[in-house]
Amino acid sequence: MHLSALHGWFYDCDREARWHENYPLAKGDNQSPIEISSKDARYDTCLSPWHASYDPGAAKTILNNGRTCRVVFDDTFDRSVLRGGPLSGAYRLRQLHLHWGSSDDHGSEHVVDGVKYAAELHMVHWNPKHGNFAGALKQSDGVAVVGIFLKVSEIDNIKTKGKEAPFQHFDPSILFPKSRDYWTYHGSFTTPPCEECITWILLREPIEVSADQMAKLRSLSKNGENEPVNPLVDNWRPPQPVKGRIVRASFK
Ligand SMILES: CCc1c(F)c(F)c(S(N)(=O)=O)c(F)c1F
Ligand SMILES: [Zn+2]
Repeated sequence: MHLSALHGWFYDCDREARWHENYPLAKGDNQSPIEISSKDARYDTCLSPWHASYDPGAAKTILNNGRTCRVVFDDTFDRSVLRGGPLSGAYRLRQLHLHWGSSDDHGSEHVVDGVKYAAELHMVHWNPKHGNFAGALKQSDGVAVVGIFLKVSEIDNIKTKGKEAPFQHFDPSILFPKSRDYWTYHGSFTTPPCEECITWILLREPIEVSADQMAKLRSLSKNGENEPVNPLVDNWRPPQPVKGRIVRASFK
């Protein structure tokens, strides 16, 4: 059976360029990620600060799904929510996951003034006014993803060393950088089916992770147990055409 018939999709080499063959939305006008040019971003004084109120008890499990490392949260009620910023209403935290490279000089999906970070953390929230996550995917205001860039520091950053903590009592807001400054634009999932339902909130200030934390991410495998080792690296989509979209900045 031809791979594409399994509706599988892959990141490596030109395969991202073929996603549209099974996922037509991948060629839409509001795709993510994009290149952020800070000089072209428009400072919008109407943008308010965003606020996350997360319940650490909502964290459930951490999973390697062969494409990323994902932590899922209980989103059956307004237990861990994001509000403010470009959003109207409270969006429920559903999951967080990461994208990273095979070396520290690349791995993020969004690129800022030509800079690729070692990794990019996505905190995925959905708008409960659309009933459930599947319904929210079909709405342009259905999903809000907070993107946080990861850069490798020389020193061990104690804050993120806690990533080893049991995820049952894990408050993802410890991952937020000091500054709340952000860029925001309307885009899509960066993986198939690439629905254009996302209000992106990209934090300007990266957080620091240690080299051995990056090594832990790179030690994950795409393959299942007892299968040939296939390192889980380079699970990022390259920047897509901006197509006239405006990126707004919450800062001057
Ligand atoms: C459907 C599950 C899912 C993803 F697979 C995904 F890659 C992203 S992303 N990289 O745009 O943040 C999501 F937001 C998301 F909800
Ligand atoms: Zn993502």
